[in-house]
Amino acid sequence: MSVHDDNRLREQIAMFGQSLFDRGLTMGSSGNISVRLADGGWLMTPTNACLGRLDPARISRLDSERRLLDGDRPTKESFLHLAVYGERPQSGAIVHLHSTHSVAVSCLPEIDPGDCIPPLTAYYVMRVGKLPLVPYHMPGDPTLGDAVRGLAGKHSAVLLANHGPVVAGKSLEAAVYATEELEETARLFLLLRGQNPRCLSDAQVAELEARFLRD
Ligand SMILES: O=C(O)[C@@H](O)C(=O)COP(=O)(O)O
Ligand SMILES: [Zn+2]
Repeated sequence: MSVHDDNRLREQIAMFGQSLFDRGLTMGSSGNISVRLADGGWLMTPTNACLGRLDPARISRLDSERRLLDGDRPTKESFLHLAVYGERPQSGAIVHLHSTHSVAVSCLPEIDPGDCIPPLTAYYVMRVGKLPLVPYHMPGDPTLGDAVRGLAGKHSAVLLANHGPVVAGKSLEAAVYATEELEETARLFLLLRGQNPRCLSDAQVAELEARFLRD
């Protein structure tokens, strides 16, 4: 992996972090982003960093043995990101946010833990698909990695109960777009609560899944 690639990815993490933060998709120092590197290592946002004001040079770089090579101490959810990467060799990036509507859905007692948001729109099915709920764990709790590991092989996105979404994508851009789509669909879901919305049928969902394979 060239220094040029490393710098480009650092700049990209900072750019997407700022874009997400500026649009209110995560607040304060919440949320974290990681990218898989070609040499087997990872770039991760540092713990307690504001996604809106990341310094590319201080982004944490881990080697393939998970040792910190440079930058600040990585997010306390690094084990969570690594658990997802372990199950998803096809995924190149992960985004975790405290996006308000997704968090709101994660707090509802009546949601289906196997699939928290119904197939309201085609784009949601194409970008996110089924969204399982991961039972509540304290942020940074290493057992969260085990809980996610069981789901991440089959699902590119999971919702942490009373916490927020974790979304993997082929690229950072894909992970960000899927996270945005999840947040907007969570908002739609809340807007439509109690109104018995007409969702896509199983056949319509199956057709989308066959036509638009997600990574
Ligand atoms: O909710 C939390 O505490 C973490 O999941 C989080 O979003 C921010 O933690 P750091 O990435 O360690 O700052
Ligand atoms: Zn969090």
